[in-house]
Amino acid sequence: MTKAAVIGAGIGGIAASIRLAVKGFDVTVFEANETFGGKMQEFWLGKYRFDAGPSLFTMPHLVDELFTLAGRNPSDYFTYTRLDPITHYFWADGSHVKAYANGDKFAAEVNQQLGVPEQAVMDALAKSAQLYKGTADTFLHKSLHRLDTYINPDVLKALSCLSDLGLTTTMHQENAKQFSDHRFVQLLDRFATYNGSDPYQAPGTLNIIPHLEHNIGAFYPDGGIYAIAASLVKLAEELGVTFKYNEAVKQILTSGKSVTGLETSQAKYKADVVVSNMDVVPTYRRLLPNQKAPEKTLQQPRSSSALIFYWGIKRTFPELHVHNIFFSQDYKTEFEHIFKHKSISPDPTVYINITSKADPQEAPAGSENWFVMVNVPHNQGQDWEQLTADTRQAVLQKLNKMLKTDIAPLIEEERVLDPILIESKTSSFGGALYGSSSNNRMAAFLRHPNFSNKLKGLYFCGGSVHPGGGIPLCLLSAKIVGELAPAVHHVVNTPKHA
Ligand SMILES: Cc1cc2nc3c(=O)[nH]c(=O)nc-3n(C[C@H](O)[C@H](O)[C@H](O)COP(=O)(O)OP(=O)(O)OC[C@H]3O[C@@H](n4cnc5c(N)ncnc54)[C@H](O)[C@@H]3O)c2cc1C
Repeated sequence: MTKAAVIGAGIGGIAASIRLAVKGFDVTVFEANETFGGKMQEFWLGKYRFDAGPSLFTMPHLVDELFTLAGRNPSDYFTYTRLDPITHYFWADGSHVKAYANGDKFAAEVNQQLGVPEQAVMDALAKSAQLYKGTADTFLHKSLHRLDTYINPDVLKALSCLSDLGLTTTMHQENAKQFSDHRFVQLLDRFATYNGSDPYQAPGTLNIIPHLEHNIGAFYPDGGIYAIAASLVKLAEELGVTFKYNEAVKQILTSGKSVTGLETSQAKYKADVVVSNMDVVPTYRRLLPNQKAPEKTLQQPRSSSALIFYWGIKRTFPELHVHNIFFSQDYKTEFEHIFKHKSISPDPTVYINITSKADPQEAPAGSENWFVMVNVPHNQGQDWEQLTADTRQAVLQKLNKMLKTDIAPLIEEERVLDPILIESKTSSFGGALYGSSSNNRMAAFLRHPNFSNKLKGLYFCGGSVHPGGGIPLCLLSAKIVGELAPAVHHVVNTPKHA
């Protein structure tokens, strides 16, 4: 049987293993850690359950698609509920907005709370949908790095809205052009952080992101985000995929211009196809030391990382929901701290995810599991101990004021995750959450392709390569790999007497 080896059991690697198994490959996934999931881990602190990494789940059909592809009924493995409201937004001036799932209701709320005309909100959501529909087939669903992508009717669709693509303006410029209320602009600008970018630098094209959350929806998986990885590993194993844990890959083996397999901490394995779900920078630096690395691609600026405080809070806050945002007062300065000064603003925007709002069993009665996150630069040798201590203080001060409660005495469990830990746990270069940032208009084209144009049989998936980071894009990267990988021709044993 034709063998495929996948390096890493992050969500992209798991999805790629399923697609290759369905295609007929004999697939083995090698994972350095003791379990699957990569950034998508879960843990308990006392009686509080936490998803360690991703918290927002959009485009669930991309998960369902994997079960359907394998001839299974998705709901036998994985179920989820649409969130409504999606997010509670809070500003220092005391205003707040509930982002309802229904567009009309959301527009009415924005009008009531911020005075923004309802029709303008609806128009912004419609424009986001139009941008998505015009561009997704070209920019997200296919390799951007193959000629046949461009000889395709979908490209004509993308070209027809080229003037509206926002490639020459920033997200912020586009949003500020449409709205005068700085709070609503901030709400829309925030979507740049969904791929670790800066709205003051990222192209207006990224204004497709609100469509995913507001028009398609935000969802909570039963069992938490971790259930996505767990249910897909169950499927992969049923399809015959082998997972080898605690087995880090040390080198990708090659002969001439083809891959021949890989070498792990324990043995050498032959493979016709190798898929790296490891961050593309260490894939070249550590696993392919004798190959010429694509320096321009590897040196693209990294996306932001995260500083997270997981807090078990012994009280409930009825004014909070699953996703909550407490905005900074000066968004531009906050992003300058992250991307220019490589530091953290003393007044950071604070995101709190509380999954016990969706599933009360995830915290003790009368308590809540707070995942408190601040966007920070990737690790470039900063003093994280000091930055963490300062930021913890700033976050507490901000929440005390905006929630009119002294938070520190309510924290009965605590753990911290910083960029150094993210890097050491997953090999993501600098602990960046989404590979390279999208802080320039060519960023989409400068991401590493999903295949190697130097080594036959070598493919790439996951957040550091095309089309980008975040659960949906990692799943799409695996889909592209599945489509690019060669067809498997099995030798059919015909009965002797036939
Ligand atoms: C704090 C945080 C918050 C986030 N929030 C969101 C969110 O709300 N919504 C969203 O959609 N996304 C979010 N993301 C991003 C999302 O989690 C990632 O884009 C996605 O999970 C990355 O998946 P991946 O396939 O790239 O693999 P990764 O998760 O990066 O996993 C790679 C795997 O490869 C393994 N590996 C590395 N090197 C080797 C080797 N040499 N040999 C064997 N195995 C190796 C690693 O151990 C790891 O398990 C967040 C991420 C973090 C960290």
